[in-house]
Amino acid sequence: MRIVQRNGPDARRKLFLGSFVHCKALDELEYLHNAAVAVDKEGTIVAVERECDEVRARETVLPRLGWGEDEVEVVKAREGQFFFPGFIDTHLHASQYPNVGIFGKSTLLDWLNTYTFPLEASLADPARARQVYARVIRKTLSHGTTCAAYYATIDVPSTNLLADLCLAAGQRALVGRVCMDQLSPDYYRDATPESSLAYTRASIAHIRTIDPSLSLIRPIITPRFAPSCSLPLLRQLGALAQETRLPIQTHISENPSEIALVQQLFPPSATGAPDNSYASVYDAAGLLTERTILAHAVHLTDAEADLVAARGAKISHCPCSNSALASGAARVRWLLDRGIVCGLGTDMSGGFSPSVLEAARHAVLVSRHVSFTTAGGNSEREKLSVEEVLFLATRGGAEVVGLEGRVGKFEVGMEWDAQLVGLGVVGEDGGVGGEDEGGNVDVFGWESWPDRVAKWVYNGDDRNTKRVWVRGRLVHERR
Ligand SMILES: O=c1[nH]c(=O)c2nc[nH]c2[nH]1
Ligand SMILES: [Zn+2]
Repeated sequence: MRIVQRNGPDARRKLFLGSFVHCKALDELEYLHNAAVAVDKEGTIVAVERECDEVRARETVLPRLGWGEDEVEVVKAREGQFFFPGFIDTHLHASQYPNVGIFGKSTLLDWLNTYTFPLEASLADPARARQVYARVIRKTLSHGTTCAAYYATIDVPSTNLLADLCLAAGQRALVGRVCMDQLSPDYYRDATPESSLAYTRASIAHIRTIDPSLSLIRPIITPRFAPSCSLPLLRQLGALAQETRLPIQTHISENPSEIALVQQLFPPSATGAPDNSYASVYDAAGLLTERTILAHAVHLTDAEADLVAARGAKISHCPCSNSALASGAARVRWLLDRGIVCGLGTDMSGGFSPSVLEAARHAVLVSRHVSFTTAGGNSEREKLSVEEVLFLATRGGAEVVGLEGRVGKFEVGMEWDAQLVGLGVVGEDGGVGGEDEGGNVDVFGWESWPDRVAKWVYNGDDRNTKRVWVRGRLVHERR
């Protein structure tokens, strides 16, 4: 695996040829075969042509675009390969990456104290932060994650470094300095709400310096979760979000003990909210907005879900994390039915895998568990399909991070954030050769395209992610 460092403009126009698969609607994939997609120097899709091989593309598409033959780099998907939109990881902790898979039998609150806070605090060491952040970016890119909503730590220099490294690697990212000024260890918390705010502003200012248009990297206001933030801090962060119009990310309703803590810490007499529900606490602080990403939402009440829907806040479903930390099974269909926009999050290292594909398959499985407990058992309606979880991983995620209309599907005007997926094509002798070797997904040639995609979702991994582009730039190539 190698990372291709691409920070400056990519001088080449590109013509992608072969099979393209993307989500047309929540439960519908569209398959374009023998198609051509032209991408300009800015990384924007300028043509999508069906039934168009290279000869035809050169004869018709290039002249129409006014592109000379030599100015174009041609990228072809081979047999068994297809282009798919890049994955959007709507919730992960870059700083927790070294702990993936390490959680023992803990649940949220003891997991934070035992495993998480010590690791996050240790990233104040710049060398360690560089090592961890460089790795997590490479790793997620190698799994096809073209955009990630990252939590860093409370430390400003290393949070800024994470933003620098994302920019250098060409990964789209929302980067948040974590705010927490109470109920956290002395060695790892903000001294006061004011200092938390000042440090957050410093990190926002840094990101505005390195990417003034915020087109690749965006700051995101990050109250860790209600229990670790005082009411003044929550309110000041709400005011900051209103002032800057920046996105917000936090956790909500992940674990029963956490919810009880919120109810105890934030009575309506203090918050001014109509009740002490988790969602009302955020709402009273001005943190429930159209630009808010709420991770988990496992145990929301009907009234809370209605409030989330009314405010237009979005939800990051993190099934691997919810299973690993025994938090519960989020009712995704129930959220979608209320019109709440949902995406997928790996939530490393509550989640044990850097792969959004892994999160997608666990989203299917968790939804089947939800179906056992709904409507007397085995409710068909609760089950999410392969098509639906791929929608959450791409277009749903795009909406969660505020990039709908820019990424997530292959249409003229969208940006080319994409991955080339390759499955193992089994030869007559039972062998799988060349570039396809090493993968876990074998295709025999008689499978329908929906079946091929299902095989990828259930058995695929980074060995199937052959190349990855963000805004038209190659950012990962598997060797
Ligand atoms: O999954 C989670 N990961 C975290 O780091 C965290 N902090 C508060 N609540 C959390 N939930
Ligand atoms: Zn989390």
